[in-house]
Amino acid sequence: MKNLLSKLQKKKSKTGQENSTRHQLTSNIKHVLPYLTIGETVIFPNTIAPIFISNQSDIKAFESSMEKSKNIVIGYPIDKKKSKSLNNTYKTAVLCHILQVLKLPDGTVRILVEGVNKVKLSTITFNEFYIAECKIINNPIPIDTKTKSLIEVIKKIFTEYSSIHGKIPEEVVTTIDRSDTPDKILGNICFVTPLPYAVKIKYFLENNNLINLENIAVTLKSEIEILRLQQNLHGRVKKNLEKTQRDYFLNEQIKEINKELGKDEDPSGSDQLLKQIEKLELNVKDKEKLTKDANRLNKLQPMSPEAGILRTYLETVVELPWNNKSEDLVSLKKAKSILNDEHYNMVKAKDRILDFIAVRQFDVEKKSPVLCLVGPPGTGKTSLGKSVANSLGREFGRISLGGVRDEAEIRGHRKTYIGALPGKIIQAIKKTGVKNPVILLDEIDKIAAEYKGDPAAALLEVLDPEQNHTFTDHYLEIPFDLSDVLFIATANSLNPIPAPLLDRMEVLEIQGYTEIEKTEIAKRFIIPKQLKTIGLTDAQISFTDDSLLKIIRKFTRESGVRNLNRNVASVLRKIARLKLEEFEEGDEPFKAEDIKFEVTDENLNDLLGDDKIPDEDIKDSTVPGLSVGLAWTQLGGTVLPLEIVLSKGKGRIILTGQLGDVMKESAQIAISYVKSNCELFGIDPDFDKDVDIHIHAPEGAIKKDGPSAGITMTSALISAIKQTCINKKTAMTGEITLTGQLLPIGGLKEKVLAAARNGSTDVLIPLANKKDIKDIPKEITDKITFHTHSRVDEAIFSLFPKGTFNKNS
Ligand SMILES: Nc1ncnc2c1ncn2[C@@H]1O[C@H](COP(=O)(O)OP(=O)(O)OP(=O)(O)O)[C@@H](O)[C@H]1O
Repeated sequence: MKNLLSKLQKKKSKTGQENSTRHQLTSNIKHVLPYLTIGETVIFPNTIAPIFISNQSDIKAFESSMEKSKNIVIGYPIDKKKSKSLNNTYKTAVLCHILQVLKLPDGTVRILVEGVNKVKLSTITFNEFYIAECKIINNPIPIDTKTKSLIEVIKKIFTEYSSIHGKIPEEVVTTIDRSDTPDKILGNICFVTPLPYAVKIKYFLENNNLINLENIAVTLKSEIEILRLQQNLHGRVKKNLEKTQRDYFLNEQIKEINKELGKDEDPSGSDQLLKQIEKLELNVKDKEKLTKDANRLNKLQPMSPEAGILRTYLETVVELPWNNKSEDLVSLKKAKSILNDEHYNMVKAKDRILDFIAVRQFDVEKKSPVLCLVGPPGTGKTSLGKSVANSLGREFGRISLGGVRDEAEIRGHRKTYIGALPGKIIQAIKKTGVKNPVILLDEIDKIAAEYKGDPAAALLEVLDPEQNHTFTDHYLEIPFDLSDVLFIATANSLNPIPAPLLDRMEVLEIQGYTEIEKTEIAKRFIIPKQLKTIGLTDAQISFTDDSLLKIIRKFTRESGVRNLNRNVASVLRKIARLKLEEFEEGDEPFKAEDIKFEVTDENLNDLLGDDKIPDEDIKDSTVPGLSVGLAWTQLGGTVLPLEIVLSKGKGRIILTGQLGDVMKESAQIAISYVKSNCELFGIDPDFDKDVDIHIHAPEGAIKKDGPSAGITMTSALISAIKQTCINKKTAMTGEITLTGQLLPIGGLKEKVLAAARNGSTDVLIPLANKKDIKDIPKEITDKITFHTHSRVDEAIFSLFPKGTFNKNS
């Protein structure tokens, strides 16, 4: 049809003059012509289009036209379903000339018409067929350059449209390309594009060519976009459909083959998973999601990587204890006896834990804070956490947070990653098999933030009672309720813990042990445990108190009992080996019961080798410029000797030995304090002229910081200036101010324990810390003389030998 059209268009353009005169009608007079309406095609003047008529009255109208001028008026209904009355017809119609007629066998007539002019309808009457009275609308608008260029633009857009469309015949493209009037271009485009009738009519009724051309350009552009979108979608749908179909058929085939071979009928495992999902007590939405995933798994090829990922995911999800809870033991008495059985002393800590357990029992909303056990290594924080689980009758899980840098380690990786896993929290819960375990977040102070996200931020959600009932692990994709989990954190120091995280925790300090406490822990817990691991009893190997004290003093230097534990284990291994070595071939079979050994302070070196710690850590021999401070580090309390030398120089202050910023400030304060009190201490005010002051803290590998070294710096500086020694058995701690006050410090017990370990006999502390002495075990305070001062000058006078400061001393 469109082929014929273009031929006719060509023919017409050759004989245009003759034809136009043939059916030219005069304007301004009324014409009475046969009339019919069409409802889909809109014929513009100067365009050719076929119409089909089957209605008897329309056929009569056509026959009447053929008998006369071959002219016919074609009108456009406002509502296609209603009558052809004037009211239901647009007043502008088109006068057409009939070019060709073809009667089809079914009685339908196909007429090829050419639009001649737009006409204004005035009446429509009916007598066997419709007759219209109309006037020619004569508005020959001149074609200006703007219109011409718009026509060119539209032609280009149409070429693009036809190339994307792909099915528009070449002849039509050529016809449009040859269209040189707005009517022709509009008419032809409306004829070949699937524009709605309402849009075509809008163009037909609009007499302003420029508006019409601009609108058709926009319409064509949007048609192009629609086509592109359709093609894109079509491509994707096709691809998807092909893959799904292929997978489905392959899956079905595999099932068939397996059936014949008598193998598993559920190769993807989806049926089994569906049954398991059905049993989970989840909310409807989450269950639907899992069911959908299991159904998808069923359609995938069982051996495909995608199926592998999905199966592992679903298996992980169904194995989680969504509603599996253990019963809590509610007896506080029992809890107390379990805590006492498993840990020596720790009275304060156990007491706080029992309070905490009691409060949890009444805490229906589960909003009690998380417990954070803080203290030096090896003081039993981890094992105390385990005891809390035992005393509550709950399962226990431990997550080591040391070195965790990536948020995904807490919250999991999205399952699409290769080798993706849930985060540590969900893994720990899965391991315990219940949703209300005690989970120990070990070394919470060792997490580190990195570019991959801040694990502390993820932990905030885990520990927040307001949020943790909908904790979403990236791998799981559905929320898991953590509100029943009892979290306990451990840390060596509170400083590195981000403030918002610390805010969610209740801090419980676990302190270092005295030698006597360590000996007791060794006798009651460490030795029996270690003996058990090698299958012996205390009837076979025993330790004298002196041997244990020797291990503590000469082989360990720690606040906790970790190294003590290690050394006891080494002793036992050594004894077992020595006994086996005594055994010779041919002897009676070796029996463990035959071992009899007592570890004493005399034979200890045979088993453990030479002492690791020299006899007296702090030697009696003293030098000017040396002062023994006490510091609190992550490893507990420690002695911190400080050395100061003055040498010829340019007044520089040199600090070495990994001193932190606060320590550096303490050094500045000490120098300023001494300078401003020269007279008081009998020091030359120009003592720092032409000299460099070098301050050094030995054991440079350990980072030291904090303000409590103020008094140590000051005393070492005065000692260096005055070339007078300070008693090395006196250890000291205290922050100083420029005006000479001695301010209180923290961690006194740990510091004094360290001083005692190192053989100090005297400890100088700020007066404000006097009240803390009562927390230090008596066996330590009995051995140490405390000197308390509120002012730096008093402290300095007490540290140096009489006569050092002349009249002031
Ligand atoms: N008071 C105590 N009574 C009995 N055993 C103890 C006591 N304190 C520590 N231990 C034992 O010492 C060993 C080390 O303790 P644990 O691992 O719990 O230390 P920690 O404080 O968690 O150390 P870290 O800070 O390095 O994690 C354990 O075997 C523990 O049972």
